[in-house]
Amino acid sequence: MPKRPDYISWDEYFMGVALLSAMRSKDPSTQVGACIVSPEKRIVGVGYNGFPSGCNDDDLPWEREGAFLETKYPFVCHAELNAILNSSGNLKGSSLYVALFPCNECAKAIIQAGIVEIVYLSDKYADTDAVKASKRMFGQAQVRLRQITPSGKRLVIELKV
Ligand SMILES: Nc1ccn([C@H]2C[C@H](O)[C@@H](COP(=O)(O)O)O2)c(=O)n1
Ligand SMILES: [Zn+2]
Repeated sequence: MPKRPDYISWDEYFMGVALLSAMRSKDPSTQVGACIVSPEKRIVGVGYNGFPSGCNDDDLPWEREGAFLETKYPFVCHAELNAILNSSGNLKGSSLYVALFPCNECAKAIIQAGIVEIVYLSDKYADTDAVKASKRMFGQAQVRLRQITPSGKRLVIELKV
């Protein structure tokens, strides 16, 4: 019997894991997931945006606007940082799949961890200083940037066999 022809590609698989991880996020406006992949194509870390462990999801604010301390921004841990912190072992030479282009704070951690490639879907915050700084650092550190064109393909997961 020939092999099944309609299996998903590596990019679809790893971005799919990143998008599935994003579904764990409690952020009401933007859910981001990240998946770190070793040079041997093993998943070595996953994460999504959320408040740090032990911090109450219901006590901290999810607002986007208002006084800084009344918004989510000082408290939320980004998907990329969580994926690095959740990872097991050495990330040198690995690739990071993430739905949304990394900010400058995550870029520092990504570079220091030895990640050499960012594969992303959206760059919707490209005009922000955070993303401009991030791209400047990635350029200097020779981190490869690869945007996947959304194919619109639907990866359906049914919780049954
Ligand atoms: N690369 C990124 C960018 C953003 N996030 C997180 C941080 C927030 O929880 C949310 C963005 O919220 P918005 O300003 O769009 O309401 O996404 C991340 O994890 N990774
Ligand atoms: Zn970030």
